[in-house]
Amino acid sequence: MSKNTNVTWHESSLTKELRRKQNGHESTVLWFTGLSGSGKSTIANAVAKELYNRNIRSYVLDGDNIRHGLNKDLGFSEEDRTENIRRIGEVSKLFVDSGQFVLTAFISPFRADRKIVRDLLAEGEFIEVYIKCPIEECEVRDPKGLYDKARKGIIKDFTGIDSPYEEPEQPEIILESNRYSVEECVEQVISFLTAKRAI
Ligand SMILES: Nc1ncnc2c1ncn2[C@@H]1O[C@H](COP(=O)(O)OS(=O)(=O)O)[C@@H](OP(=O)(O)O)[C@H]1O
Ligand SMILES: Nc1ncnc2c1ncn2[C@@H]1O[C@H](COP(=O)(O)OP(=O)(O)O)[C@@H](O)[C@H]1O
Repeated sequence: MSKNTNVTWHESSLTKELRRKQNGHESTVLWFTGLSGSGKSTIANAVAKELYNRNIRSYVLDGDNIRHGLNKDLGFSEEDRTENIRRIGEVSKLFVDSGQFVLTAFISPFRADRKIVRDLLAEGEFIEVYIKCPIEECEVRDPKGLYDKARKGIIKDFTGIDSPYEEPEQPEIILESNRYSVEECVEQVISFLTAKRAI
């Protein structure tokens, strides 16, 4: 619901297409989703590094980092997670407009929220990357000790424990991070972008 009534959209003569042409590549969102510890940050940053090595402009938006700044007013209730993803969807759209790839690493547990972001973008601009990893494996990895705290009841509403995660139904890419190495997962993403002629 918008509170703004007296605002007018200002068109820019520098279009998304011109910015893409200058950069020499497409711009899309690579929307990484998955449980905590599934590998979203690790793989998103590794893909960004590979893109950088190929002179392709990209930027990573990471849940933990964004919650230190832009979204530090949000917690982990359903409403706050939805608002978190809504804002990141809008920011992602700006990155796409600027002619860059944006890699987002948010649990984004709700299908409806991810669909809202998909619908915000043009056809083909939203690439959903599902990091599929069994919760048992995420719990063994537990890179931040959060599963341990959640099991002990120190953290409430923890995704996969006492807060739901809705698996993507038709993601563009599935990365099984318990079966393939980080390098193999990166290769899978790069192959997808190459086949799409996005890079
Ligand atoms: N209750 C609860 N549930 C899930 N995660 C929690 C929680 N509390 C803190 N954390 C830490 O916050 C990171 C997830 O933030 P996100 O912005 O990605 O979450 S969400 O998309 O809004 O659901 C998540 O980061 P990742 O482990 O990288 O996924 C955790 O470090
Ligand atoms: N194939 C893999 N892909 C991604 N991460 C992996 C893989 N195998 C092991 N890991 C480890 O799993 C952990 C994933 O943590 P992280 O990237 O922070 O996940 P998330 O951002 O989803 O919470 C890291 O410690 C990483 O080294």
